Amino acid sequence: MTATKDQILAELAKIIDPDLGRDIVSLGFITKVAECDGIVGVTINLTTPACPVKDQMKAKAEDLIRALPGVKQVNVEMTAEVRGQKETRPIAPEVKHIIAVSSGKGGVGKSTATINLAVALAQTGAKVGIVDCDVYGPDVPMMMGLKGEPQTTPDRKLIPKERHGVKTMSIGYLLADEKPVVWRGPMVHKLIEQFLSDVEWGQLDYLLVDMPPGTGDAQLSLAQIVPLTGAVLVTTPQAVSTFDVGKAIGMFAQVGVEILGIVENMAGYAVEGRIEGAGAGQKVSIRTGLGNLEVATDAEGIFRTVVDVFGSGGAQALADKHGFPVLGRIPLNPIVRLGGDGGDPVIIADPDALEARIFREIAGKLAQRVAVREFSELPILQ
Ligand SMILES: Nc1ncnc2c1ncn2[C@@H]1O[C@H](COP(=O)(O)OP(=O)(O)OP(=O)(O)O)[C@@H](O)[C@H]1O
Repeated sequence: MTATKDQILAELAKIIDPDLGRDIVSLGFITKVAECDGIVGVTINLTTPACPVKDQMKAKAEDLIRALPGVKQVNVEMTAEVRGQKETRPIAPEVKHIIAVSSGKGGVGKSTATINLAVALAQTGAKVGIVDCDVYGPDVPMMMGLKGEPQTTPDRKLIPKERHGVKTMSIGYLLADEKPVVWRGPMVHKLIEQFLSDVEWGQLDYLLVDMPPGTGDAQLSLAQIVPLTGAVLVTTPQAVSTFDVGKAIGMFAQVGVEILGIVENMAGYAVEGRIEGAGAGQKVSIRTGLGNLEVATDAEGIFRTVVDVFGSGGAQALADKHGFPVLGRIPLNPIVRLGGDGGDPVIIADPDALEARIFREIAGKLAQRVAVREFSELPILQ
């Protein structure tokens, strides 16, 4: 006796997508079930290639099907297809999700976050682009190691410049170096419109928009020009930055843009050292400028602590107040800056670094949030 398709589907229906809270059969994730002489082939099509529980789901499906009578071999293939926005959008219709990356205050690491998240999403297999609308400091070209004027198609559309698997368009490609430009509101509006409609983006799963800092015209323009999937906020932990982000939250609420989550950057500086010959428990006093920190060595004489240079807990407080998640906290570390300055973001230059790992986790959480938003209006199948 061999397992029937119905039996296989009944087993797969025991797998619940943790974010959507429903089983993967009723969600329509099973795109293929085949059985022949005890060999079972199944394809599970997830909502994003960046799904953090992909491997667990695959293992669970294999275990469940293997336990059915007559099954000798199981092949579970995991695929992914980012489901698009429900709104039909005349501008950039081939782009499934447009996500603003915004900060209340300048210099908090908005461009750094945009680039590392975009590369992290692309590394999972998603099609990703970045629009750099930060007219006051278009850092994307330098941080992505790209420069020069973009080429155009025969119908005069700009061709995005591509590196690390991410398509980019930046005002920085179009401005002569060092030449100051005074940007007025209508000019910024026009630029955003052009970057969305006159650039040959092709099919994209996620287009991240690096916004100018602040809560001004640019954010309003973007929300008016295209329906956004949502916004990601970047802040440093201290009160003045989180205060400015509070204003950004109010502005996005006014124009009906959902906050997908907040990234706390420069969240503590990791201090680590070793005292030659010391065993466990030797006390070390570290002078930090925020007072002395007392730590103790471990068995190898190593001590570690985090200095909260910019304070702590600001993002969590905002998240608790407004009901969106903290997507992650990136420590302050020169390797993040060096990656940005050198054109190879830390996620490429130092993929095993803690900061790179955190950026990958944040990208996974962001993709999940987008998928949940997309599925939130699905009818419940019984
Ligand atoms: N976690 C970090 N650790 C160390 N340096 C960082 C970190 N995050 C960002 N930086 C550095 O801080 C500087 C400002 O970052 P970035 O340009 O990303 O900020 P921004 O918010 O986009 O700024 P702007 O307001 O100019 O657009 C850059 O030199 C960047 O490399």
